[in-house]
Amino acid sequence: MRNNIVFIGFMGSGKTSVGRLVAQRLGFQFVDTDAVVVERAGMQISEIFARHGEPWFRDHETSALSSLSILNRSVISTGGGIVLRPQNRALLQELGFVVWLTASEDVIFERVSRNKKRPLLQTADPRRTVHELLEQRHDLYQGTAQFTVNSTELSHEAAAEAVIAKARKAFSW
Ligand SMILES: Nc1ncnc2c1ncn2[C@@H]1O[C@H](COP(=O)(O)OP(=O)(O)O)[C@@H](O)[C@H]1O
Ligand SMILES: O=C(O)C1=C[C@@H](OP(=O)(O)O)[C@@H](O)[C@H](O)C1
Ligand SMILES: [Mg+2]
Repeated sequence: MRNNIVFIGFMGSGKTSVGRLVAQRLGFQFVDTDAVVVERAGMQISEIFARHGEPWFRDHETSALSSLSILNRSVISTGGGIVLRPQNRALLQELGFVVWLTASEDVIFERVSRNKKRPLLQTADPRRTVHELLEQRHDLYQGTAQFTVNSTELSHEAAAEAVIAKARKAFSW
């Protein structure tokens, strides 16, 4: 298995913040597919969705993910919808040890309500949207990941440590 840790999971599960922490603690490079798309597009995610729509974003997300296949000793965090495409799911598994970061629906909603940076949740009833998207995606996260960390009652640091402990075993570090 490639020496990378890959984070998947719903918006607000902590992929970006916990992923960065895991990378710092291991001395690994940190890459977030959203950041790659933003950098290449020269636009924030909300602007990409507003100007080009979700399919355009998804194409660029897949191309960002494909470009990471050269990485080693890296932590790769992804956007919550990356598991929607079968091609992406295969790429994720080839990249390394895939961790599904989860949290309860209430905690996810509280975390994503802190800002308006997630275009898919700018709906009339975002609480319901979270519920519906979670239902649609649950089995995809479960089927793609090798390990799950539920961060509902964990600090960033505790979630990072749980992932590192499991990765050490998986890689025999
Ligand atoms: N374990 C945690 N405890 C408390 N807050 C968290 C935790 N994980 C993430 N958060 C917070 O939730 C918000 C979303 O986290 P982020 O890392 O951007 O998630 P994602 O990349 O999965 O959407 C941020 O404000 C972050 O600080
Ligand atoms: O779940 C999704 O479809 C999305 C999640 C976001 O990333 P985070 O999961 O890091 O918020 C970002 O890729 C975009 O807004 C779409
Ligand atoms: Mg993120």
